[in-house]
Amino acid sequence: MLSQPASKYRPFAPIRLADRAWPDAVLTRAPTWLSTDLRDGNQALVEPMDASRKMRMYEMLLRIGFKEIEVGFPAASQIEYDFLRKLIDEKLIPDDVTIQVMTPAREELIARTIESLRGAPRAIVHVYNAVAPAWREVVFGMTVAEVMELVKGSIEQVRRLTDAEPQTEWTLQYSPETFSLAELEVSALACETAIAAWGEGRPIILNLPTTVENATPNVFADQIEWMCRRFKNQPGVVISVHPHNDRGTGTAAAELALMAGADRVEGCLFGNGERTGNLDVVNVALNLYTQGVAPGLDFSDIDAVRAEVEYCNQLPVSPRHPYAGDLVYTSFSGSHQDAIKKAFAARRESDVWNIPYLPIDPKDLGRSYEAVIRVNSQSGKGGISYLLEHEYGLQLPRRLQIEFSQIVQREMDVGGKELTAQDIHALFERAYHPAQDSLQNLETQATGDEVQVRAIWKGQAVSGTGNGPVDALTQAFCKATGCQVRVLDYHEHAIGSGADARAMAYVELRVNEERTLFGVGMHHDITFAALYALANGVGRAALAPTSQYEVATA
Ligand SMILES: CC(=O)SCCNC(=O)CCNC(=O)[C@H](O)C(C)(C)COP(=O)(O)OP(=O)(O)OC[C@H]1O[C@@H](n2cnc3c(N)ncnc32)[C@H](O)[C@@H]1OP(=O)(O)O
Ligand SMILES: CC(C)C(=O)C(=O)O
Repeated sequence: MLSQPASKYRPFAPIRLADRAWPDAVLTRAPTWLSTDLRDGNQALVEPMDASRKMRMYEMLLRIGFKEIEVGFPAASQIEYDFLRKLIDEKLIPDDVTIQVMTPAREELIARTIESLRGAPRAIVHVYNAVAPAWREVVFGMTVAEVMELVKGSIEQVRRLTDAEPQTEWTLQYSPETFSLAELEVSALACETAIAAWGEGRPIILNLPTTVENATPNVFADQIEWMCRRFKNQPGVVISVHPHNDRGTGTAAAELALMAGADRVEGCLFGNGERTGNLDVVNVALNLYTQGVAPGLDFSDIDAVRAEVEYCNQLPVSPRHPYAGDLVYTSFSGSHQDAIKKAFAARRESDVWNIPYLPIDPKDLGRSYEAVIRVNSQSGKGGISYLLEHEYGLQLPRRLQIEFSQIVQREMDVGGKELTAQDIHALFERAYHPAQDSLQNLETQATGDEVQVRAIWKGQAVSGTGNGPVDALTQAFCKATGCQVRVLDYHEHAIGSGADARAMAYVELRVNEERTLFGVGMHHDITFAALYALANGVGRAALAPTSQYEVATA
């Protein structure tokens, strides 16, 4: 790389737009969407779609709800031409959908394109030619006046040919290609030339691309506001934008352009397209959705859409891709997990969505909460206990969460890998043996204010009396082990329901006033669950005083 890049690269000149209004605009409705997956997306594929992939993509675009679809470049190849003919001949275009096709401003290609549309109920003919200086000079070798002649001649030809097919409802789309790199006055002149050649007042879409994204998105917004001031109120004119993503700001460019007055957005699903891709329509649509604006496109099964796009394009969608990637609703890090867990616990169904780190409810897109929290060495107690609660119904009390997370952390330090909910549950069972039958011949008997407990524990008869069963068994253990055992805290909850319902009990014990640890018990009977929890806790303390599973507290 150069130490002085200014010797090779020039910054884009800002637009001197007085009183720009777009920074204060708020988006309150969805634009008209045009999918160019079958054209701009397709032309950028290593292997362009065959007829069957094209049809699958087309059918999916209809299911999503696109009302305008650029179905191809019929003069480019027989596959493209035949696909278009199939849609028309087999009447596969719904009444509320308009197809669009593209052609360069070249006579023979325009003729072939209009011919390919014969019999279509409605169609948008999309003519483009580059207008920026480098293209004028290097690609076409034309002056501005010659470029305008090209526009005029091409659009007049389109008009002549389409006038001869009155059974079709025609709209012209004119794209001054390379708009964002061109002088605004030249782009405007090209658009005025196109409008005049097509006929003032007839339906025309002025489609303004960042063919190659070259500046910060605010510059594009200025360019769009400038064009809107000039053209938006003219009869028949729709202002459309077609952002690419070379600087990684295609979404921002589209959103700011909408704020600046654009009515329509062209793009591809998940941002497929030339180089770094076209604007990702899913991204813009779902950004609107998270602001409470209905996008008019249905992504309620986003994984199915992604799978179909990956099949048709033969390209993967990144695990980090906004809204659709495998990992985008997943938190590994402890503080994120903690916040998500607390917010889910506090949330009522009717609440406005306000879950930290989750800008959208994954369920709205057909994703489950299962993958929201995953545990690795960056995780903490919040994530671990979230998984145990969501997958196994275990509601660990806070201090047990702390104790158990250290056990998990040690396991992670050894393995260094992610632990699934299943792994964590297995570890919990190994550490606490909640279902262990640690007391045999257990009997409790209440006399007046007192309860007596008798049992066989580790082959030895134990018995004690107290003000309740837990207190009585605690006394029994003190006698049997010679240790001092105190119950500091006790929690219980049910898991499951009906005949399968079981009680979970968690007791926090203080042993010999020097160690604190938990015991966990599970039983159909709530009292037995509590007594098992106590026995399991004492067992952990007595059997494995230096065990890795025991946590000494000061
Ligand atoms: C930004 C965009 O996405 S624009 C869309 C681009 N998409 C595609 O190109 C996909 C389909 N394209 C094709 O199949 C072919 O390129 C065709 C059929 C259109 C043309 O093929 P060819 O005639 O072999 O020409 P080629 O591909 O080399 O195109 C370059 C020629 O077209 C001219 N040209 C390029 N764009 C345009 C345009 N918009 N209007 C008029 N002429 C154009 C070039 O100046 C060049 O002309 P020259 O040969 O006289 O120097
Ligand atoms: C709108 C057309 C010409 C296009 O694909 C582009 O400029 O990127």
